Amino acid sequence: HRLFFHPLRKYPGPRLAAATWLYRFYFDIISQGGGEIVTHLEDLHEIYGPVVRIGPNELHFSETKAFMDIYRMGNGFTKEPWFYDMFDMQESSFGFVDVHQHRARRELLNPLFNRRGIAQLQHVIRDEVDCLISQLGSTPDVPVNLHYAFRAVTLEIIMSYAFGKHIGCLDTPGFNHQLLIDIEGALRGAATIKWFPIISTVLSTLPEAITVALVPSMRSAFDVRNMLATQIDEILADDRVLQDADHDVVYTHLLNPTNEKHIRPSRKSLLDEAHLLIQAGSDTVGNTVYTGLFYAMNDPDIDKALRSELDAAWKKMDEALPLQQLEQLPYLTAFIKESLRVSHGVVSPLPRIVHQDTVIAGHPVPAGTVVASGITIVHYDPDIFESPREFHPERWLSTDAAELEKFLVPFGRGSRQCLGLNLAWAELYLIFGNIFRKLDFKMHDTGVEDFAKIKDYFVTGYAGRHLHAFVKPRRSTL
Ligand code: HEM
Repeated sequence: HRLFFHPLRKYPGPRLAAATWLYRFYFDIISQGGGEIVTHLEDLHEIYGPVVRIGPNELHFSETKAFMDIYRMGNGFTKEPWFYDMFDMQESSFGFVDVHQHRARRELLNPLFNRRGIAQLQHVIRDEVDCLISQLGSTPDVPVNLHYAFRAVTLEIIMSYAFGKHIGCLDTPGFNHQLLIDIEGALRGAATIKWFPIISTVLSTLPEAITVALVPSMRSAFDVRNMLATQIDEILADDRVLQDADHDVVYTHLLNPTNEKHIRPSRKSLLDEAHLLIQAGSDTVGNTVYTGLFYAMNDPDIDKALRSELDAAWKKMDEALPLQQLEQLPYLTAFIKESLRVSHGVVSPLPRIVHQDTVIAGHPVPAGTVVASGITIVHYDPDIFESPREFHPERWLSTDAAELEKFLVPFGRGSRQCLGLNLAWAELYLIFGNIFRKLDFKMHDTGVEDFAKIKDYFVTGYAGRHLHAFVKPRRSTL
């Protein structure tokens, strides 16, 4: 039926992919250790053209125009539950499929994450960045694993910003906190849960001690879960604790709806939202910093341009430079945009269900089809970005740069665009600004080949070794 009678039968693609999901499974899990679908899709589009039938009921598109159509505000497409269920956060802003539930949750969360909210709480971000800088500069003779260093700071920022809590990753020598190691493993394993959701169902019914005995790497995840659950229970028992907190946290807004349309979230929904924010807010920003710094270390001109701009604007290194002033720096801003472009944010093509017959970039698509296109498609489009695989902050300073802006889509597009983009931008300004103003890096035992191949772990992964560097405080202040 799938090959000869299905409404997608005329679309090109491997016969096996049209017949069975096992084709997709192979590239998700088996081929080269998994995470290969994004690379494989590039090959498939070379062979079959701009639309490929990648599963019995799914089309993938390789044109930027298609990306813009699929993730357009108001087109009525919804998230595909099978894919999103792997995160097991169905009752969060990210997990809701229902349009009304999703909108209500976004409205509740917006005040904490809009530009005004971020500007007011920038000191919370800065405190964590200060810890990062002093930790990074404290062991000049030992190479630092920067993968963990930047995950540590972004995790602590979201913990502190959204929950008023800390995990302790920035205090762990070498940033080797067990949670960071386990998160990395869990990301690689997330696709397994997508294909075998029964694993997650079974584990969730077992007592914690048995689950940890079976899967020891879940210990740290349980610790965080328990910490979040305890905080939620304390607040639900008596929400006056929120008034005693140093600053607004996510529950200040979730539990005090100002609009009568908004219902108070259940305990399960609060826990889902908390988990989601931690995951969405840490690896993504961490990876952007990691990638940007790698390219700066590889190109002395970029490094010099960043440092001279910062040195001129930031005379006294021991006084903080406010976010608003960092935002005015053109080269730093161009560098952040290029870091976001080249690191992509999320690499998995994000699947949406089409509910009525439609046309995507000129291709008719029947109702019920799952459609997707990757952020990598846009960011690597040579018709938009010249030499797209190369890192050139200058492209964002050219006369036609304004035209490029709408094709910078690391945060996605449309109604499901990232909730945390203002927070992410603020973190990127503060982290990059501080590290280039205050620290010197010398790469150690890492090369271009380590960053050459992208892996699809939903967020971007690299197939090579972690970036290591010797880091020391900068001697020259001007
Ligand atoms: C460079 C940093 C970041 C990048 C590149 C990024 C990227 C994205 C992308 C592409 C999506 C859409 C996912 C989808 O449709 O499945 C998304 C959604 C989301 N992100 Fe981010 N993100 C970043 C940082 C953050 C931060 C710091 C937070 C913390 C608040 C956050 C919270 C969220 C949430 C809650 C959603 C779900 C939005 C919804 O469905 O309405 N993100 N992000």
